[in-house]
Amino acid sequence: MIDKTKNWLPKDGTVHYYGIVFQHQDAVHYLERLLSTIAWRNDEAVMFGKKIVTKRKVAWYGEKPFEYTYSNTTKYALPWTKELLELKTIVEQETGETFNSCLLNLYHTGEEGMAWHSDAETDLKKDGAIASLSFGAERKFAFKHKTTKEKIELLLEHGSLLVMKDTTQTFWLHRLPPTRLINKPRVNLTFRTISH
Ligand SMILES: O=C(O)CCC(=O)C(=O)O
Ligand SMILES: [Fe+2]
Repeated sequence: MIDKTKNWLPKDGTVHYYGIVFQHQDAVHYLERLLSTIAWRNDEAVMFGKKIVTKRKVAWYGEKPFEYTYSNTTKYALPWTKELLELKTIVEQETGETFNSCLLNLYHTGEEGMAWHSDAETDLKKDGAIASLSFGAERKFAFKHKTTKEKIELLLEHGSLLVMKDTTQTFWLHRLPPTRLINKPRVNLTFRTISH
């Protein structure tokens, strides 16, 4: 059995891995529904002063049309879909936290990932919990301490839930490393709290 109360970080933050929180058939259902109903679009980012379009797709939903700046581009949150509201309710019940927005990422294959970063956008509630649901291909996820460079790695399974909270974003970076070994899609949802 997985210990949901274990803190995967040795210091300066809190990461809980709840493991798989959906029955297999429900996870398959949500993966299909998310792939077909979410308004996926390619993310634009500014790197070294140049505008690049990422292969990974993204979408941004919330309870209000929040303006959200991510990778130097501004987006307006779309209204919750039926599935997103169901998932938000499940995540809120599991974690005891509340959320008002969700950033979704679609990685078509293992060659798409996300580089080291922390989720510390100005409108994000400081030290608020971020709940991360994963569907589809199982991928590695890593944390690196900003000063000591300590590394922690875990596997995000199909239908699993991970929570990052407290000072995690202040002291740790995280990333989704690319891999050539996976050729199936993965959808990730990070439920967040935008403060206004
Ligand atoms: O895909 C993931 O598991 C992580 C996504 C992430 O870190 C983000 O959207 O900020
Ligand atoms: Fe992140």
